Amino acid sequence: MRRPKPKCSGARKQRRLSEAQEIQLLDSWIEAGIPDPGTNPLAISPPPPDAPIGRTKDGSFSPYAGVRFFRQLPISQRTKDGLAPKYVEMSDIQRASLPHSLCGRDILGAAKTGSGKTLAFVIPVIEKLYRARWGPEDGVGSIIISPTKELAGQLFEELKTVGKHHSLSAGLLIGGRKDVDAEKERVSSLNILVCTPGRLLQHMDETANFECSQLQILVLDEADRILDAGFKTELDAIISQLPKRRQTLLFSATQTKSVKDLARLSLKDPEYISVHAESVTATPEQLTQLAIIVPLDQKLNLLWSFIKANLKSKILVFLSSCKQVKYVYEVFKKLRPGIPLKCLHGRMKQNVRMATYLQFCEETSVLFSTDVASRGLDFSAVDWVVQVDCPEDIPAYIHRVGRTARFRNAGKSLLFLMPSEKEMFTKLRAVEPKIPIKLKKAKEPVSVSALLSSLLVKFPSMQQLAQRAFVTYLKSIFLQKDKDVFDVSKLPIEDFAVSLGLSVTPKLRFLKRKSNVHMSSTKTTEEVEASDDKSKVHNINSQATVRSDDVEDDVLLPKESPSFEPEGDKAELSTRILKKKKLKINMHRPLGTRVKYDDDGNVIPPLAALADKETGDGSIHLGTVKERYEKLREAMKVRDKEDKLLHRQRLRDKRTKEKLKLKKRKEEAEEGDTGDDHSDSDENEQRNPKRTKIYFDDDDNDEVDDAKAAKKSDSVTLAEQEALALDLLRSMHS
Ligand SMILES: Nc1ncnc2c1ncn2[C@@H]1O[C@H](COP(=O)(O)OP(=O)(O)OP(=O)(O)O)[C@@H](O)[C@H]1O
Repeated sequence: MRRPKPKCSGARKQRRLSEAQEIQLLDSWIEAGIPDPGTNPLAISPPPPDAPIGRTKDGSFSPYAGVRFFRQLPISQRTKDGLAPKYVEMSDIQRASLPHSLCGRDILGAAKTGSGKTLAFVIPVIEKLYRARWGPEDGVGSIIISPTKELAGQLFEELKTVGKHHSLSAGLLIGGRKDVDAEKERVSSLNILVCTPGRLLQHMDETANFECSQLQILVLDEADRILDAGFKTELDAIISQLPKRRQTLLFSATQTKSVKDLARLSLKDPEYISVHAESVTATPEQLTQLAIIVPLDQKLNLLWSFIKANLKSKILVFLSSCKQVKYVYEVFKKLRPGIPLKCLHGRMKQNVRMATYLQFCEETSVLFSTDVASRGLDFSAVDWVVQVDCPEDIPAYIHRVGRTARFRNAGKSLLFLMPSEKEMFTKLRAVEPKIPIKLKKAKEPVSVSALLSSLLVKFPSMQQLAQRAFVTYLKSIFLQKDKDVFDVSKLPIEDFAVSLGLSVTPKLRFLKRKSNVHMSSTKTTEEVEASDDKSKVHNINSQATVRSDDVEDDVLLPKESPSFEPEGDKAELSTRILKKKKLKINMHRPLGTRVKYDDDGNVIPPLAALADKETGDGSIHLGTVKERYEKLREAMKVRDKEDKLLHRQRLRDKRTKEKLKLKKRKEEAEEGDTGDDHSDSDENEQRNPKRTKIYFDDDDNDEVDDAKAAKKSDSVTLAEQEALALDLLRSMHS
């Protein structure tokens, strides 16, 4: 008698397939199902909820027409198991991009904040390596780069969730972690790296045997951010060490389309998938956006009143520098508003930062943060995003408000604008697609200035915090690029100091030195990153940029520029150091005469030595002092000139050496490029004496160095030596 076959679901059937069978099936399914390049699968939609896969409404064949759920995708059962039960139905960006990315195309994906871009790249990363049967011996198969440590951590968690049934290995490489040595030992055997650019480059520079020549898929999350000037040097150095033949996925809510940027990444016919391009608004529809005009000296009062009025809400507050974050957090904590307060900025230790991020995800509280939290972070259920300091541009605004109203949830945002920043409101209203922001009138806030000033008296350490907050805020305005919006001269500076509780307005030296300021656009764009990794790269790039994510306020200033020395103690300290340095220079550069001793062993001053040489008896003929001084001066000039020439020659030699090195490397790399697949790893190895400083080779920088060196020897040596000689003359007179 025939036994009836047990009924089983499609999923179970698939589970019975061996890995090899499943991969074969997926490959053929993907191959058969590749839509025409350029076809946006959403264009065929919306499919009816029960549409069978492969049939559109009109009955014609289109493999993705009916796909709405993850389970309908040609992805492994292990990934489906990782997605369920949390993720069932795809979001727009997932539905639009996955068919393309799964079949290996390069993607430029743009979709509103909180719309699910993370899964849109995590799934193809896992699937690509799974289908290639990637194992520990294959090394790094995928790199996911994020601009900040917290975001990298978050992506890593998502990767772990979705990939938990796979046997791939993954690692989180971010700066600030102490176990670098342990990391170095493991990193080469990891299959997927989630990292910040600095730490990845640190491994490329320092870790023996670390190489990425087999890389299959590269992802840049917050791609426009990573491609901007702030990360340029790191990214270029990283890209130069990756194989050109790879899949590249770029995702962001504010995507770049710059041909130059894309050329840097060698994208091949990328699909530009912008699912919300047709949308009426650039921000989530469920987001209510308000702006309020508030004078600078009323900002803290208004913020305090706002917090007191919303004690049951989870509030994320953006300030422009970490010193402001510190100050506002510290004083408000002392004033006890009745809701837990937290702060997040790039100067905090990595473990504290991570803990704060996690706590804020869990707890109804107020988080004061710099832009380190503005991109990508998925704090759950934030009720309000309050921007106390105006964002530097529209993308920054979009990312900040995007921390609320995520994935179909509602949220509210409030932007404080000073009267001088009204232009920002006009700009926000003018963009296409629109930002539906409304202007609201502020109620009379409760004043906390008096309380703050008594706090500063009681806690003198706060005084310093307040001063620093004051100075860095004004500097940040001063250094902003958009002068239509940011104008430090229009601000009520004295009132601002009072509002922070300061009894004396700190000096603003940078305003006086305005004329000396060279404000390159890269320096003012954003702050930094990822103090990320205190890797060499940052020193090398001291010229380069001011980035935002992690090192904000210090970054507001070009650190190498003496015209931006901080106020107060630090300024004094640095002046002292400068003086010392000058003296040192002089000590190493004597006056161009041999040191002579008299019979008692005392040093004979140079002029006296000169006189001795001329008269033979050590006596000085006052009538000839001027003449001798002139001679000495001439001698010094000649010596100075020689020094300069020598220094320049040294620089030139150094540059030539660097150039030769680079040329050799390029030639080797080109030779490698023409080789077959098998030579890939060799190619990379050669290309990678890598790890040496390709980024040193910057003619412009060298010129700057030359000029600086020349200037230094002019201004320091000659002038000081003249002064010293005069002093000597005078002392001899007397
Ligand atoms: N298909 C889905 N079903 C249910 N929830 C989802 C889905 N996709 C994503 N989510 C959830 O939506 C939230 C936002 O997702 P994600 O962080 O990927 O957004 P994003 O587009 O990357 O945002 P941002 O632009 O701010 O980086 C997350 O909590 C995520 O778990």
